[in-house]
Amino acid sequence: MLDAFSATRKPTVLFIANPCETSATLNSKEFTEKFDILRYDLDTKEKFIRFLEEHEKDKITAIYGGFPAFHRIGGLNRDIIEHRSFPGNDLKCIVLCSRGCNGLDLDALREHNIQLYNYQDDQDEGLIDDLKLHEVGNDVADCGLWHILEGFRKFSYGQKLARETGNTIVARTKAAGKDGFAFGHEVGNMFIESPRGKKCLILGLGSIGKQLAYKLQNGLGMQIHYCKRSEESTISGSENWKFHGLDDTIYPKLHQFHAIVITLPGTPQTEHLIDLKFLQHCNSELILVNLGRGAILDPQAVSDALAKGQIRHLGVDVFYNEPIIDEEIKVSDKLTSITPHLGSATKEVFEQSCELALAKILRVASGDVAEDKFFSRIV
Ligand SMILES: NC(=O)c1ccc[n+]([C@@H]2O[C@H](COP(=O)([O-])OP(=O)(O)OC[C@H]3O[C@@H](n4cnc5c(N)ncnc54)[C@H](O)[C@@H]3O)[C@@H](O)[C@H]2O)c1
Repeated sequence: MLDAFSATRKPTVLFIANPCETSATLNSKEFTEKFDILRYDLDTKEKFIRFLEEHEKDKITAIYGGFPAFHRIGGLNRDIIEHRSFPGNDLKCIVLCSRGCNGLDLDALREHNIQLYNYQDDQDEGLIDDLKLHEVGNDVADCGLWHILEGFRKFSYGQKLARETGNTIVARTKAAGKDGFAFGHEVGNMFIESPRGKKCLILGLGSIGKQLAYKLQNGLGMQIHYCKRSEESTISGSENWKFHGLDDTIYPKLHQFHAIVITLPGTPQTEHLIDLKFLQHCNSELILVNLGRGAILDPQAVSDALAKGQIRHLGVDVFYNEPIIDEEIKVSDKLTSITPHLGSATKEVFEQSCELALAKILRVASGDVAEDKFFSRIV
């Protein structure tokens, strides 16, 4: 039975990640009048349960998961969702700032009528003013563009040598690995090349893949080929992007590509897609960039190919043993470029994802819309 104290309490929003503190929604009269706020820094599952026990009287109506969501405690599994201290009766929704929702037991959430939302910006759901469409796709694509350019031009390696030597001529000579004047177009036995006119295969032409295709075509002058589940209908004839099925018919075509970029999700179908067989069909000048998930690459096959000089460059933003960066990739500064999973890490994404997440909490708490029409609703 509710005591008088809890009956008069406002609904509470539990933040397990820091929001954007300057968020207009967070600081709005509507939000501050409607909700109490609780903050909790996740540590272990046991400590989280204890925290929930201590806050049983708070009417936790929404959880703001931010980007890390529940990863630090190994996910949000049925054990936690069905624990007697989990706010099952009050909790209406969990909102995430990331696109992925791995590690959350979707069936258990569904059974307990807890709505789950992730970040989506490819459609305007009418939640916030001035939505910047395709913000994540655009920003992750910038990261991909950098890795591809690195693969052709090896600028970071040149930068490293320039810092070490403090002399442009010595840096170029060192890169070439020979005595005498070096123009800079050689790195060991590899030629620095222009990406212009070369073919790039994008595996997974979704939100990120499409933005990357525009940048590679219009920025670097590359020819675009792509694989996805079915041919993309929204591409205009002038773009001239070529579709290929992602099945056995792809192998004999792989040799023509100078760059292959992965913007696929990590699923059982994509796990170890880039394996020995795939790499054996690729061009030895291949620039391979992974922006999707680490497990899409078979790590042994990729590190063997790098060691044997069977690929020109590996660019990665996601890692097999993430957050650990595999040793072979870490030490190989001439053949690899690495970014620590920061494809979407911009102020714009941080701010917009927070506004969208808080707007969803307001909408769900108000209960005045048929939430299931939302593109960003997962459960
Ligand atoms: N590096 C980063 O910072 C970052 C940020 C966001 C997302 N990601 C990763 O990138 C992935 C893609 O993101 P998105 O927003 O472009 O997703 P999306 O859903 O818009 O696009 C995914 C594309 O992959 C295709 N696809 C999926 N499985 C396939 C299969 N088995 N065969 C052929 N095509 C297949 C889909 O048809 C779609 O075109 C995410 O799932 C996530 O893993 C990385």
